[in-house]
Amino acid sequence: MRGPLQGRALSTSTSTQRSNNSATPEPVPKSKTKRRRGPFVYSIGAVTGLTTAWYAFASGSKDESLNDTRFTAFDVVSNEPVSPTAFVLTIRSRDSALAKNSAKLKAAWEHGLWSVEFKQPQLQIARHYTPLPPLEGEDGTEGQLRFLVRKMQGGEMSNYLSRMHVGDQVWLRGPHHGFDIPKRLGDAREIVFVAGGTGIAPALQMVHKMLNASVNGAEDFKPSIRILWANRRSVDCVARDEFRSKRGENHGTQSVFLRQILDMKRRHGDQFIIDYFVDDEKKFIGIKDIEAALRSASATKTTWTLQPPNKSCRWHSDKLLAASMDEDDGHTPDAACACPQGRAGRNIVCVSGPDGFIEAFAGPKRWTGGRELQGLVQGALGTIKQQSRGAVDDWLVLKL
Ligand SMILES: Cc1cc2nc3c(=O)[nH]c(=O)nc-3n(C[C@H](O)[C@H](O)[C@H](O)COP(=O)(O)OP(=O)(O)OC[C@H]3O[C@@H](n4cnc5c(N)ncnc54)[C@H](O)[C@@H]3O)c2cc1C
Repeated sequence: MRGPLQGRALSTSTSTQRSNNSATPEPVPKSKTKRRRGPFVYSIGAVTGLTTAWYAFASGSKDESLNDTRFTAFDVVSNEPVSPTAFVLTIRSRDSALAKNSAKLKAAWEHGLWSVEFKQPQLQIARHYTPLPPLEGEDGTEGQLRFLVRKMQGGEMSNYLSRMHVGDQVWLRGPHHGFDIPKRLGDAREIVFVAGGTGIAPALQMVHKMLNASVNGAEDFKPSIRILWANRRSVDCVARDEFRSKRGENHGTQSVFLRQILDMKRRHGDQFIIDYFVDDEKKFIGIKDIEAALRSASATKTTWTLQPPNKSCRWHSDKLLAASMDEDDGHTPDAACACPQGRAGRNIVCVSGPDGFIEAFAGPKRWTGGRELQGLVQGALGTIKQQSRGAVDDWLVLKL
């Protein structure tokens, strides 16, 4: 079921996972594949023929590093349960590609939001997954990647990944850079995430990018990041008990994912807040919760007033955002801000999670000419924008 309005509350229950998946036979170049919603089946015969042809062609290639046209091999380092339905899969680059991969991963972490595709070789399908940030003490260039994966009932890729053991081989394509959050934030200071399930992964990427001085520069430039995190079951609310009881020092028995959230909280304090919502406990994210998050964020005032966004600004116009897709930001990294001179930028609300979740909170994305565009802001955030009479005009809504 999609996540409809339940009174003024929204359920996180959805039938499909996050959008933009591609079911892609190996030889199809990235530029020719559509990022698809939901499952898609290819003729196995056609796929086998094409795959054979591709391998014959590709066997001459020596570059085995991560790239966005061809799948490359990584080795599974660990597969650790986080809850009955979620696990953290850790993989590592092959030594032969380590130097090149390290440089590519460094660039991806510097960009901020990014994902890769995994391939299921028997079925020739591919799905996007979002790398969790490096742990404390790592700089992200060790060639290791970690993913929080939810095992979907009947889900082809997530169940395939859940069966991976140490030493197994997986195939990756990417990295795919998403929205350029620092550019879009500009001189604004607040980021709110409305995240469903594994949709917390991009939020943690933002914590890594925006709150780590070593990644982002000056201390006084750090924004606040508040995450409204919805899960179906209380067992998936990682770190909630620890935050409530202020426990969290016994790292020995904690999952790597729990440890990561606790470390982030310890390092970033009130600049990193998670509010938990659980279907099981009938605690859904409602319009009032989002309004409260936006209000409390706006209350931590900056000493400057933001200029109103120019309608033709590449980074800050709502209209131009509605007609673009997340990967576009990486194509024009040097485009100038066209807002009036002075302090310019927009606070940011990101909605990340399954399709139905995004639709309920921010409205559907829109397919046009093979591109999945952001579309207008609708759903709960559309209602808030309509009712607020300008009070949330400095917030830009991104659908991840
Ligand atoms: C940018 C991006 C990043 C993502 N990051 C992550 C991440 O970090 N972690 C994560 O876990 N997920 C992530 N996802 C979602 C992920 O890509 C997959 O969609 C998810 O793992 C489910 O894939 P699957 O192959 O297991 O399920 P699928 O086989 O695609 O099935 C999905 C659901 O649909 C149902 N279904 C299957 N076939 C049908 C059918 N014919 N008709 C109706 N329903 C059907 C299944 O039972 C299942 O519940 C991300 C998605 C995107 C777009």
